[in-house]
Amino acid sequence: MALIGIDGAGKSTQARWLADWLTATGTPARYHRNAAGRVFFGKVARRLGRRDAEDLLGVRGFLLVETLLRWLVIARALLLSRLTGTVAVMDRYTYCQYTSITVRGGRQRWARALFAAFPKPDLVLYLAVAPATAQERVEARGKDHEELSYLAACDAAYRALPEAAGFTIVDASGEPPAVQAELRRAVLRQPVPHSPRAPRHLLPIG
Ligand SMILES: Cc1cn([C@H]2C[C@H](O)[C@@H](COP(=O)(O)OP(=O)(O)O)O2)c(=O)[nH]c1=O
Repeated sequence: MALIGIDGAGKSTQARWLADWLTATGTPARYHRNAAGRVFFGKVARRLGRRDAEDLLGVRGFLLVETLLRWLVIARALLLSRLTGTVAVMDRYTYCQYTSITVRGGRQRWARALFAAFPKPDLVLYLAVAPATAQERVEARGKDHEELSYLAACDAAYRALPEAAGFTIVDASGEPPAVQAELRRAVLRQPVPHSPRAPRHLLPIG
């Protein structure tokens, strides 16, 4: 399953709790943080006297690096879930990259070709929150900064994706436990098929 939404929507917090809850209730699950380095590159850029990662790499360069990194982290997460026989709770997925490309004026075509090998999640949870609320949360988090216009453009881009009709939209503006309860209800309404499997070892043992 994938949790998607704009920065500050609460994906990381909620996805971790969801993976813990699934595991505790008998469905082994694993949280995967599929970050593609925007915050990291932003910090490097500022150290080098640039405004942000796009200023450092150029928009096309940034999108290329971000897309390739996103591909790698998603592939790694899916592989790990396969090997460990756990449900993958994905914090971000391919849709986040399509959105990142769109808001920067790029074309999704080549990213879509690259990501075509990845499976469609059994459940895509879109954490819906007002951009202003998300911005306040990001500021309070204190690790990064997002422009309100950028967050609003991301929200619009997510909602305009061709896959958006298949997203389960969850109101993520409430208190964290209430949002978690809503997410759990969504999972229970649409249980993720899970075939328990013994973890596979990367190397033959014995
Ligand atoms: C889930 C949630 C998080 N937060 C806080 C925790 C974090 O410091 C910040 C952002 O949450 P985070 O889970 O990091 O969001 P995302 O992964 O979507 O960027 O907001 C809230 O204030 N309310 C909430 O409902």
